[in-house]
Amino acid sequence: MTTRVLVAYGSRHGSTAGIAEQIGATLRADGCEADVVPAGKAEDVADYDAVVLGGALYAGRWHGDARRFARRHGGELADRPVFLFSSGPIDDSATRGEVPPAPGVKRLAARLGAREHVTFGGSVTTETPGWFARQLVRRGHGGDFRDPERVRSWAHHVAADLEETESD
Ligand SMILES: Cc1cc2nc3c(=O)[nH]c(=O)nc-3n(C[C@H](O)[C@H](O)[C@H](O)COP(=O)(O)O)c2cc1C
Repeated sequence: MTTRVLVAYGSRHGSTAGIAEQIGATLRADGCEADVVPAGKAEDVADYDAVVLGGALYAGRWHGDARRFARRHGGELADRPVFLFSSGPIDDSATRGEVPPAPGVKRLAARLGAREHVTFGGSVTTETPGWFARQLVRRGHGGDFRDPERVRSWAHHVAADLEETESD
């Protein structure tokens, strides 16, 4: 039977949405059915065999939509395989090694019994609105630090893990 995966994400400026779309596309290429949905709009968790939940990091916390989704669906999430990702660092730290989850995300991962958490680099560019983003870019610290190869490789790994679960 095809594994149905919900990929839900909390994103303010779209870069985390881009990561979620890439995860969805990779899962589909690996034979899963994957729906990629903003966490604020995702409702029917019970329809899925597994969930990938991701949040953009703002001031050391996940975007509110991702946090609220986890709260709202805590029971259903605890009942199925859950994989978490954060997107944030505006440098290459997430490509060089494992960036541990923010404390709130770590607690959430424990509460949900998440199988994994991974941090991907984030993006702040001249297109990103807001004072903080403008300052960052002006000082030469902006950039798109998402790493498509790393995202793809993690999504392949999730698909393989789910396939193994299915065959148990
Ligand atoms: C105001 C602001 C605060 C941020 N705080 C953090 C943070 O605490 N930790 C982190 O790793 N990245 C932080 N970032 C970087 C964002 O997580 C990054 O830009 C991410 O790609 C945003 O995702 P989005 O485009 O989906 O909203 C911050 C960015 C902004 C603009």
